[in-house]
Amino acid sequence: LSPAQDDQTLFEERHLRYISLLGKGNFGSVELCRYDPLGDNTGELVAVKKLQPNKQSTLDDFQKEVNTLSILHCDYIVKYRGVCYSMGRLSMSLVMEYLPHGSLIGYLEKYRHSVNTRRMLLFASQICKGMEYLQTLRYVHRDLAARNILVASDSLVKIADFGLTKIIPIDKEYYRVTQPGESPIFWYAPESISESRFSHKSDVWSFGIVLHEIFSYCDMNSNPKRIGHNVQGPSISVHLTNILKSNWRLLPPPHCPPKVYSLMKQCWAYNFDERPCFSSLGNQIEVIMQDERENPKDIPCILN
Ligand SMILES: CCS(=O)(=O)N1CC(CC#N)(n2cc(-c3nc(Nc4ccc(C(=O)OC(C)(C)C)cc4)nc4[nH]ccc34)cn2)C1
Repeated sequence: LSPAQDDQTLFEERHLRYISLLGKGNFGSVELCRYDPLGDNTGELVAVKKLQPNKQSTLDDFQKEVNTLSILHCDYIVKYRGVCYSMGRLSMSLVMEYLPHGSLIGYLEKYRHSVNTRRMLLFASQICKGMEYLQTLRYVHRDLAARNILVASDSLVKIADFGLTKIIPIDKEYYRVTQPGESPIFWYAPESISESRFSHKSDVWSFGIVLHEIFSYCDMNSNPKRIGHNVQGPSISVHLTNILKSNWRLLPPPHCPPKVYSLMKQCWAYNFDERPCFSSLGNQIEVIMQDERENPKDIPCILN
């Protein structure tokens, strides 16, 4: 094989066989494809993110997303495989490893009876480690949510979708977004809602929401997290920041261990400098996991 084919970061469109749609968003979609240069179905399955053909800005943003993912090397972040140019380099697709179990939302809904507290804490600690790694590179994810966590196996989850990820400038502690698009305000820290200010500490706030999603098995009825379609209407965001300021917070999910709820509350400190960092969160999760190992509190659910 020629060196280019060896490290396989360039995928030829003619060998990329479409199988099914895996996910869809405002600007892009992710398809399951088989990269089958030999044409005998022995090729590997890959996840291919394509842009909806529209305004130029998304192409620039997409190029940044590809560049971001291509330099991230962490067990808890979805792997970059390469790019596929088509229409004579006019359009480009992002090729990533295919994770068979899909998003954490679907997984927790589907396997709620076999995912216990220890497994949830393992997933939380992996997300924490992935975020710690991102922070060492000065990246803020800005869209940390269970819908953007993918399940690689029954004991491994990975952070995905770096479409909103930004690098914090070297001389600052935060990133200010100029044109907030459609924002998932229920995952946003107060300062992100009211000042479009994003930092590692606003990612910590979102991590607290993800913890809540995990321990509610992503069951939307327990504390509805979606208002409309995450549209950031001025009234909704003003209302949300006001109730957050008066200390309203999501209630503990049913059967959520008190120590885990206390972690969530730490992540939801109104003042960002009072929130823990990801390494402290990781340590606290390890301690709770150890405690769960020594005296498990789960009542083994009777499989009906
Ligand atoms: C932002 C708009 S977006 O459109 O760009 N987009 C949505 C996004 C959200 C995030 N993250 N997304 C990523 C993937 C994805 N899925 C997978 N595997 C699977 C495997 C199975 C299933 C599935 O449904 O199985 C059932 C059980 C039959 C229902 C779904 C996905 N492997 C991947 N590797 C890299 C990405 C990626 C899907 N959606 C990113």
